[in-house]
Amino acid sequence: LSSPEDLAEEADQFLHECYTELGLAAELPERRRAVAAAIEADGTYDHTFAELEYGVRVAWRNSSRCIGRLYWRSLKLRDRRAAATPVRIAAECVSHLRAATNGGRIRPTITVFAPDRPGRPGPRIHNEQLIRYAGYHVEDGGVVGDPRNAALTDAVRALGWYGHGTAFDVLPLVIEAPGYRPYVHVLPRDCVLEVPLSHPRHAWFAELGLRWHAVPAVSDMCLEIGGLHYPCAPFNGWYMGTEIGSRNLADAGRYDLLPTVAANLGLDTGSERTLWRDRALVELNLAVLHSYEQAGVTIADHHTESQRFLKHVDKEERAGRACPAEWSWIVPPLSGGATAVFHRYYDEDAGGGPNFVRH
Ligand code: HEM
Ligand SMILES: N=C(Nc1cccc(CNC[C@@H]2CCCN2)c1)c1cccs1
Repeated sequence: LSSPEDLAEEADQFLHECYTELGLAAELPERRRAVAAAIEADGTYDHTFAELEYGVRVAWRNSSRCIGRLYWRSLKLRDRRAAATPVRIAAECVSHLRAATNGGRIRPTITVFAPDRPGRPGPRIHNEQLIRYAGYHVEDGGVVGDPRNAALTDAVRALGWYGHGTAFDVLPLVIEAPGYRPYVHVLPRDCVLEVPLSHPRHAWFAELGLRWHAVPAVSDMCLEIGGLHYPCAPFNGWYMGTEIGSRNLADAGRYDLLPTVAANLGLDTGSERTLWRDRALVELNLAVLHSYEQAGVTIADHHTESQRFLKHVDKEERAGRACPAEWSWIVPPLSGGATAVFHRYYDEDAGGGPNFVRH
């Protein structure tokens, strides 16, 4: 929560940018007075739907680590600021997943719940994404499933949740709202679309029994607009294949599958110089792209997404805006130098305004 002085300043700055960019400057003087009066009286104010819709789209546009920003104008807002109980919030997260999944034709969507108010923080979702796989500690010290989610898995088991013990058990949502105990909500299977992974040329790949979920939906970031903080604002896009093929399934601290894929490819893993890791990565990424396409689920390859991003940078400059970007996040984690985004610098600083901030 911003201090009253900062809030008034940030609110005023936001209103000016919002009404100017939307061509509603005539309404600005009256709106500024009303917001200043609300902050004076209550220490806070309410965004109109139009202000919130503009705010979430610009927050995406300002996300300097995001390669997918070309379509920032098409973000769909689900305004659920009135949903204040964990049960209602859980139900809205389920309907968010259904609406965003859209049978595989994924729609970039954000659901905004109540903001922090003086003396009453907004609700929070403890999961880093709406869909995450459990990570179970096992005797030999290893983890079955996604080690990244082992702590959350321990926490929900302590709250009485049971999983099947497989490597791809979908975790329940853990929702915290002021005045309520943490609420554990199991996601209905029909709102979690998954893709079984196979390879276009290697039949053994399907036998590995790998899968991943269709929709990436980040739920652990705080949306900041005009001095208001929305701590619960889950948003989804579609995956870029490298996120799954080069990080989630490949990282040593995640599913660590490069040795398995390399062995099945018959590669010599005895020396780094055989580039067995690199060859395993390409086949794993190829399997991901192939499987999502087979399943009719939207996914982006890192070459196409890089080209789209550079088109976005160009459009922003022609609109008279600097596009903030962090090279180390924008350049994909596979074949960086072979993608268009590698071969240039970026301006890292987002000049204030709406943004997503990690808690
Ligand atoms: C539509 C397709 C989209 C694609 C392909 C895409 C792609 C990506 C990728 C690959 C990353 C880096 C993630 C990582 O390495 O962990 C990223 C980061 C990010 N994206 Fe996008 N994105 C898309 C849509 C969106 C939308 C709709 C929003 C919000 C409304 C968004 C907000 C962000 C933010 C805030 C980050 C930085 C996350 C952090 O700091 O941890 N993106 N995006
Ligand atoms: N494609 C996506 N990927 C994405 C975007 C933002 C954040 C994340 C999760 N980042 C956390 C991971 C885990 C380690 C390093 N990055 C994924 C999207 C998620 C939500 C909208 S688009």
